[in-house]
Amino acid sequence: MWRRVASLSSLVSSSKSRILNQVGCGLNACQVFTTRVLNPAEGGVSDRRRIPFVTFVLGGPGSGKGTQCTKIVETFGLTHISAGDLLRKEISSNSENGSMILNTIKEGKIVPSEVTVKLIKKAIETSENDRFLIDGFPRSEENRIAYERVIGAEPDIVLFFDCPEQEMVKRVLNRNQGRIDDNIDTVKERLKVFAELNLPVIKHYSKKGKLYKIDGTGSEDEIFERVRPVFAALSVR
Ligand SMILES: Nc1ncnc2c1ncn2[C@@H]1O[C@H](COP(=O)(O)OP(=O)(O)O)[C@@H](O)[C@H]1O
Ligand SMILES: Nc1ccn([C@H]2C[C@H](O)[C@@H](COP(=O)(O)OP(=O)(O)O)O2)c(=O)n1
Ligand SMILES: [Mg+2]
Repeated sequence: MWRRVASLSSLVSSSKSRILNQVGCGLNACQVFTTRVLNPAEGGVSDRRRIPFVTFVLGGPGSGKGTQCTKIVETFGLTHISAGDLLRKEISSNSENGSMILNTIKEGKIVPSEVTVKLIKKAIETSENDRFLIDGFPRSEENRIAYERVIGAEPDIVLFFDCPEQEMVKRVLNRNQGRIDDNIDTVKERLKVFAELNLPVIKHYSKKGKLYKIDGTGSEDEIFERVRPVFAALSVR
């Protein structure tokens, strides 16, 4: 789908340690985004359409992904794509996969990647923006591999909200959004699935130098002050 100029991912990842260590004096928008064009020589189109800047937002259930995404959107103008919200919309619109998705979510399991990646791809393609927060995805290596195959690119960066299990359970049980999966049995299963299937994805991106591990404890504002420098250094507004 999108092809990346060869130097781009190395530009972003090699800059990561600078971004972390020298917050506020890292890349500017120009450096990042003027390089992000399709390369006709590599089979891309010639209209210089930009490759999207993608941040995956990961963390266990209740770790604060959605809450922090809202703050990042307000401050830095990225578009929030929540995999869970897309799947819940499929349930409420009675789509052909609706009942399968509902049962999977109730059981605390992961919906097949084919379904989720298709929804994410559509959300990216129909957006006017070219900077995205993809929240709650990928939740497994299968998710990750399917995304990278279908979209043809890796994410630029990955945020991981690290939060103790006890705190995550407390938050989920107090979430009060009428979600079918916000109950003790489902959350226990979700924590198991997170450890078994999502932690390997987090490790993968850590090895690639793309991971920003954020302490997910404290108030929402305190956590956002840990997130802010990541995007401020990239000047992604
Ligand atoms: N730092 C925080 N301290 C206490 N409660 C929080 C905090 N961040 C989020 N919450 C609340 O915890 C619940 C889960 O947060 P949410 O952002 O939905 O997490 P996730 O998307 O990772 O499941 C929500 O009710 C939210 O309002
Ligand atoms: N990549 C994804 C994301 C969510 N799902 C399903 C399974 C998850 O338990 C539910 C809810 O996901 P959501 O990201 O909204 O959940 P939290 O915000 O972490 O509580 O959706 C999925 O199957 N695959
Ligand atoms: Mg969420």
